[in-house]
Amino acid sequence: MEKHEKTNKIGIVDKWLKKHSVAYSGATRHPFIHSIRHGTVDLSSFKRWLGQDYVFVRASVPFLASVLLKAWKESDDSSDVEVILGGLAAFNDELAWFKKEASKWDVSLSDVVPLDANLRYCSFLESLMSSDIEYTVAITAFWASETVYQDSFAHCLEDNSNTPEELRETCERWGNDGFGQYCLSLREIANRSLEKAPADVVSKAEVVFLRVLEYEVEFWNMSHAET
Ligand SMILES: Cc1ncc(CN)c(N)n1
Repeated sequence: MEKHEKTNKIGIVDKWLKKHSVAYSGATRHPFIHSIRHGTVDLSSFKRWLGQDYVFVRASVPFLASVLLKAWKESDDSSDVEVILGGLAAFNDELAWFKKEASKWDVSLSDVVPLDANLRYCSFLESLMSSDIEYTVAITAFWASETVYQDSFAHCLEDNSNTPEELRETCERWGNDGFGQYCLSLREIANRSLEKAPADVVSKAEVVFLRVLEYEVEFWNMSHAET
């Protein structure tokens, strides 16, 4: 099958995006994202998000390494490993970027105390690292988490947005076209893997997709947390 045919085919995750559009919009059109897009964001909220996200991305590295291992063992397409390896390289760049951005905003990353919602999301990722979790389920979770960030920050870069100049670089990190293409590659991998999976694994992946959306909402909520 040609590559473009694969891209245009409506896959299982595309159906879920329709079926769960309210939950998906809740995660990608959160008030924190709206406040960036409208230029009304409270900078203390932004700084809180920045510190918390640094902790989260660090915790995502072993999770993604576990997905890489599962792809190596379970995937029938060797290009999956390359896409996931690209994701690990992106995490490496992200961590360097967080350090630079934190110093710009006077946020001390070594003093960040992970808040409960962050700890819960990190534990969830850790639970997905178990060898009992199928590659299909793990890659679906990873696709969902990357896509929420891509969609949210791309929204802040649309023509009619009023995103403050000093926050554009943050939005471009996840909202740029290259990251969008990478998310599409993850979507293709998830769709292909789900297509071949037994029904119970597909159901498990759908539940995990919805859990990711919930964790993402709670993560954004932390930006205006008092503690
Ligand atoms: C909470 C969260 N979710 C997703 C991403 C994108 N890697 C992130 N940096 N932080």
